Amino acid sequence: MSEFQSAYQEEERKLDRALASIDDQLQQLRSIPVYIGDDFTEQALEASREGQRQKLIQSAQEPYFGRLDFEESGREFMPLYIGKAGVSDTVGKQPMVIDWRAPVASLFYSFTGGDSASYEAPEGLIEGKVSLKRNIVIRQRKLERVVDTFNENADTPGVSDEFLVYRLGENKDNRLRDIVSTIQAEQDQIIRALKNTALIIQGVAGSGKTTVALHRLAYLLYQYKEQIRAERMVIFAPNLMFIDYISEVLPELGVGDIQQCTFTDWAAKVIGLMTVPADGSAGLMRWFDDHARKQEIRTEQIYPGRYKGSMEFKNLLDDYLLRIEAECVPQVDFEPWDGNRLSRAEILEWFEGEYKYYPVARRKERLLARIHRWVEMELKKSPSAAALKERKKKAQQREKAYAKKWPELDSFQLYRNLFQMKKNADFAVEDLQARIPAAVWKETKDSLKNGTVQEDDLAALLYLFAGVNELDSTLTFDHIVIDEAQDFSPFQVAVLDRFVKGHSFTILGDLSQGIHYYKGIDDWQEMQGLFAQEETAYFALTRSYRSTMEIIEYANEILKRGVGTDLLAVPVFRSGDPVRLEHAQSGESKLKLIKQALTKVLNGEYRTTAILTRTLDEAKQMYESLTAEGLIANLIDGDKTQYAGGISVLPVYLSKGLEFDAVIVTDVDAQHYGPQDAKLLYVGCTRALHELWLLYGDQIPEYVVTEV
Ligand SMILES: Nc1ncnc2c1ncn2[C@@H]1O[C@H](COP(=O)(O)OP(=O)(O)OP(=O)(O)O)[C@@H](O)[C@H]1O
Repeated sequence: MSEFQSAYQEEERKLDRALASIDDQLQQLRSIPVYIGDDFTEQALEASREGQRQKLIQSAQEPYFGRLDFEESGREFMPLYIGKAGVSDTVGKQPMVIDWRAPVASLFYSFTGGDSASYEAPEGLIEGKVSLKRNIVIRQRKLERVVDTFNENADTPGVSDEFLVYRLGENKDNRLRDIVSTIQAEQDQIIRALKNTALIIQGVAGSGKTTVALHRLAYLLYQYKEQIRAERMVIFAPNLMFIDYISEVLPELGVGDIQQCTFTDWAAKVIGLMTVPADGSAGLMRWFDDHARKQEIRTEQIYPGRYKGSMEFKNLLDDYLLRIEAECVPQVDFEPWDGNRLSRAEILEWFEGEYKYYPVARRKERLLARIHRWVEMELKKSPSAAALKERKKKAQQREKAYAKKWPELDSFQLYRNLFQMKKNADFAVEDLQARIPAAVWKETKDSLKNGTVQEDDLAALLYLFAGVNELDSTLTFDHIVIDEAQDFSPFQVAVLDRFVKGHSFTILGDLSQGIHYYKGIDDWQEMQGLFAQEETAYFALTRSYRSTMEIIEYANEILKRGVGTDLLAVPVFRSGDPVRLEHAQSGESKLKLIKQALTKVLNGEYRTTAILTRTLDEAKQMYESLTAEGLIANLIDGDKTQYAGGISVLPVYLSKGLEFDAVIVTDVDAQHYGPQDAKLLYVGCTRALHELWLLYGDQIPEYVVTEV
């Protein structure tokens, strides 16, 4: 019998035993009647049993995916089986399957060969030796594949990528999936990083940033069970369709309830805006489709979004907040009725003394309540019932009038005040205004006048909100993930830092995919600089797992020529077809080539293929042409909330974060892709897993290679 056959049989026997034990435990649990009464302790026990039941149901299909033979120095050797959830055996209650997030399981991911291995456990560093690392594919209770990625008895013992390459070669459906069986050492380091750190991750296209961030959430929930809760964690993602695309990963990892939203939607809710600023198709079209507008904006020195996302603007708002605090107590004494007076000096003393540590809005609230109590005490001193009645009436009116003299400490009103939108300004702001670039000031004032809040005003509005209000636990998070963070501004992150405990962030992005030149950052230092050195850590992911070598090398060339960056992706050794570069000037030749490129998705070989146009209008036209040909496709515009797979037609800027078995980029010519659009084209090309087609015109941008 070959070595492989004996390994396979050994694992089959092991699987039979494991499944029998799991089935047995599940049966026992199911035999306990479900508790539906009011007893709190019983309810908690029932919830725990239900959790256990769900875990076993999942494990009964695919109990584990890996085996690691680790001999801990001085202890008996035991093969460790690693799965999505830990399971103990029925007899000795010994661990039968180890949860992938447990400290010892980290060895499965971090071991990269060698005679000794160690992992960090709560009790200290555990050292030993790894003799076998085995990937095991089980689907619906059947053993499908056994691949040794390390075996010390093999002729060439080295950790191989064979299993990873096999996994990457599979076709993807319309959802991102978990990668627990093939997490790479550099990814594992990020997943297991300490909670109270602002992690900043620069990862090339396809390096697994989004996937890793989701696994990190599952890890944090496991490792810090007592300190964090799923519903107090949030993922900020670029749009609702992307949220739909990633929605399967957390449930696959047994994690639910984590909030997933766009920054815009969340911010609008916190501030209480009636209308959410446009960041759907209308907002994006303004930048990517409206060429005239784009030229006009580009000639301006300052993009409003860049200024309003800067720390300079934040500093200005800090000065504004100081002024609000200094000037918000009305410049008058309070006189509940003629002849009785509470001096402003005394009110100020309360405001600046006892209540000093409350935010301004809370101080205002407490102060007005205290004045009311003071009035009640004074009323008791009334000489007669008639005087009491008279004074009470007066005091009521004057209390109301006095409260009205206080400025409205609502963040929207304060912001309007800064841009002189209020007739009787509550605070003098001329000097502050003078610090805002004139063009930004005018544009913001004009849009506020129309009652419109722009997306780039949200950071300031939230900052004012956090500056004057108390942020209670319903508003703050245990951990925040920011995906596509290269499009976030430093100010946005600084604001979010007010809403999270212990700077607990996972901030991930790729500067080479920073296509929103009117916002975002040019260097991660802009974000790292927001935190003290010991509060933050930076990781770079350079290996790309999504695309074949041919696609990555082609996309890298675009970046090298068009941007001159050194942030290039290193492919995993997975080879595929050469990139197809086809000249297609006329609509007819274009459609013919597209139909040819769609063959594999139409005959079921691929599950997803995307046609990426330069603009939304062109995507609509393409969609209509395909429909006229009888093809079923999905048009993706910025307002779509679900991603269906199959054939998708979309403008390239909306493809960020997504991936497809094959990608067809149309209209690659100088008219559609200007000198500044290399990153946009790079994003488009790096969406492809196995096959990339580029349909180019007569005049091609300098950064595009037409021969490979
Ligand atoms: N360790 C891994 N094992 C298997 N597949 C992986 C691994 N890491 C990443 N992948 C796969 O690579 C693809 C890209 O992952 P993901 O979308 O998370 O990358 P990203 O860095 O966020 O990409 P981009 O910035 O280009 O949107 C996914 O299909 C993911 O499943």
